[in-house]
Amino acid sequence: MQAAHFPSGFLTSLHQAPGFQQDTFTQTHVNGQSPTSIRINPFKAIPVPDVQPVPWCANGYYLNNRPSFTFDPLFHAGCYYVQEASSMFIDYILKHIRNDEDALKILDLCAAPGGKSTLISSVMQEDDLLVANEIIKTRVPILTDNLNRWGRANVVVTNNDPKTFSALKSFFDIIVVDAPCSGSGMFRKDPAAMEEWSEANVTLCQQRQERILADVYPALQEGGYFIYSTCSYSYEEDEAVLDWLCEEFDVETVRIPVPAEWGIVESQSARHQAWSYRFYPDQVKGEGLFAACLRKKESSGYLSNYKPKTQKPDYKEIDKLKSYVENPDQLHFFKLNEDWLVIPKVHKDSLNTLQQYLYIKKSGIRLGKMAGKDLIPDHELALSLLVNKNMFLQTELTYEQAIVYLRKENLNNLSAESKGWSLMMYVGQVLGWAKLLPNRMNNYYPKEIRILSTQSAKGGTLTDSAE
Ligand SMILES: C[S@@+](CC[C@H](N)C(=O)[O-])C[C@H]1O[C@@H](n2cnc3c(N)ncnc32)[C@H](O)[C@@H]1O
Repeated sequence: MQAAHFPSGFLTSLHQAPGFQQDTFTQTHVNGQSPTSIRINPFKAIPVPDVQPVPWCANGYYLNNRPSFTFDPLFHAGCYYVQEASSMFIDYILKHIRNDEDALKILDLCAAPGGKSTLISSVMQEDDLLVANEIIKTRVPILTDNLNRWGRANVVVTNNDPKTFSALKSFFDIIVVDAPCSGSGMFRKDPAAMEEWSEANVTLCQQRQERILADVYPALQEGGYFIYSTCSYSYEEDEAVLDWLCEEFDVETVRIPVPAEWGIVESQSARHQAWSYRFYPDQVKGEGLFAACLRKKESSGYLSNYKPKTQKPDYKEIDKLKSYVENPDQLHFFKLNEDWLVIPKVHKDSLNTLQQYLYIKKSGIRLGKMAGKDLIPDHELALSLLVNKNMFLQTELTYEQAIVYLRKENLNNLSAESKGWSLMMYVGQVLGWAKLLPNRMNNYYPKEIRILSTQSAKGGTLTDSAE
């Protein structure tokens, strides 16, 4: 690829971008390769690969090659997420601003497919709550699937326009806005993205970013933090948006100290000297990213204490359900149509509030339906961190059997000694459910997420390919 393949006006427009070095930047788009990186789920322990760590993220690693993730059962079990390394910087910001004593309500406003949400979910304490929102309905299932795989119960997924959040006055302590942008930071990884770029689109993106921030601003509480990021190098979508925020609202900049050897460019906006962090692919081992953190100084008022009437719970059913989960006394059990769900008790009131305003697509963990005395378990329960494995059969699969299971095909040669609901596992990690019957098994892996690729499985897991 030659420099001339950049969209017209692109390089010139970056001359005002802090830290931009045209020669090396162009060179890396001609010769450079995008590194492959993953982030491990700290709650689903798998051996840490013996590879280079991502310096700004505790669970991030660069792989030496790119394995076929589709054919790695550990990927489907939610043991890791494939994420571009620069994006993992949000981990570093969160650790800098977090005070371990306070329980936090965190909103990830532009969340699909779930890279930042699974990252936030990794650093959350038990009494924190994450609301992961995605405006585009068709992108919600991928977000929900990724968070189901990650397994934590203190997560709610919503499908709302940012302006809906303005009603939730001062509800959140941290709001992450990973804004839709003109996407130049992905040019090296995805050269086709260059075709979409134009100066006019940068302006449109900037207007949309400002609108999103203004819409959600009332939902941030006084003293709370905005984390704003884009994968655009354009000053208009980055530092200029920070200056606009400083002018329109009562916010202050937060400086995050970063070691010089990481290669991150620390920048300040022209008018209000707001601090921010720029990642250029010729200077860091990752793709383009812009990130900043701002603190809100004023209050937007408070939510009323209105509490909706809730249905009287069916205590008999709840007693039966308690045996299927770990630490049941810390959980609030509730029903949606026929399905039973749980969320940590500390979030019961928050969930009631969210339900008044938002269109909720996932709340906590869906356990399943009761059929007589027994539970028909949901896939969410299998992948969650709170499933009581001792209540179910457990079937350990070979690599080949795991792939057949993940394709939702039947494993005819399984010699099951007992019958009933079984957790289907690979190297001790849960993949989903099957019902074992005397002569066969019923595969309950959700068809929407089964492996569709017709290629033959290329054996190996993350740990093999990292070596
Ligand atoms: C950069 S992507 C988010 C990536 C995600 N945070 C992650 O780490 O996986 C931006 C998201 O914003 C959503 N989006 C598009 N237009 C939007 C709008 N007007 N308001 C809010 N979100 C929007 C897109 O659907 C997309 O999912």
